[in-house]
Amino acid sequence: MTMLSVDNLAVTRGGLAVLEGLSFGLDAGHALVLRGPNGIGKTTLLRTLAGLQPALHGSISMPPESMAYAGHSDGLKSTLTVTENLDFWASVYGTDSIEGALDRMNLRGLTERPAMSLSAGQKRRLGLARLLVTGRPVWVLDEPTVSLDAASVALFADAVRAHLAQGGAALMATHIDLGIPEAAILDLAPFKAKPPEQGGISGAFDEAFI
Ligand SMILES: Nc1ncnc2c1ncn2[C@@H]1O[C@H](COP(=O)(O)OP(=O)(O)OP(=O)(O)O)[C@@H](O)[C@H]1O
Repeated sequence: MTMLSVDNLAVTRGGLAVLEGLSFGLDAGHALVLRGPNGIGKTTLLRTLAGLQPALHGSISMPPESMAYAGHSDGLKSTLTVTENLDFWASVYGTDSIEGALDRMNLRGLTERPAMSLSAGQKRRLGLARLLVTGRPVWVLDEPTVSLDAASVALFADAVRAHLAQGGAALMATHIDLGIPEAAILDLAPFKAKPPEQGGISGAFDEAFI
């Protein structure tokens, strides 16, 4: 079953096209890793897919309320404890248990700690645990392993694999090897938008008088 379908998509940042002509699908049980150098437009694409900014053109289709997005900001409530943060998200998404997420992201020893007192990697683990309590099938993740040590990257990879085995899907931008060899790779370099033509503005200006 196709969970996410992108057709001839163009995305923009700061009013300029960044990527264009992008088409791909993501099926249940599959992971896709976005690759490309700094500034190519990975974050812009993921934000567009998450509905945080409009596409320039093209289409994005997925079942309603199927996506859980984790961007660069952790989205944590800093004064709430680890348990309270996850309980909050479980209530927002209408899921019933945070126990599996606490175990899977190795947060058992931290449950009563306010989020603001966690280390960067611990915060990241809590942010990823949030994905698990959303119950949403399509994970859209922007550099999910930033701040994670090798053991936590492995925990994350296990969580993604378990998610895929349950019929979920994951789209992830990353610069590192996640240790998920079954994930397909999408290199964004061929989709880099062409810079505007020299004189394009005056051309458009001329056209206005034709
Ligand atoms: N707020 C902004 N306003 C205008 N342009 C921006 C803004 N943020 C990013 N850009 C530009 O948009 C382009 C795409 O940036 P984006 O963050 O999507 O790239 P990325 O592939 O995620 O990069 P990285 O690997 O460094 O995270 C870059 O050229 C960047 O300079």
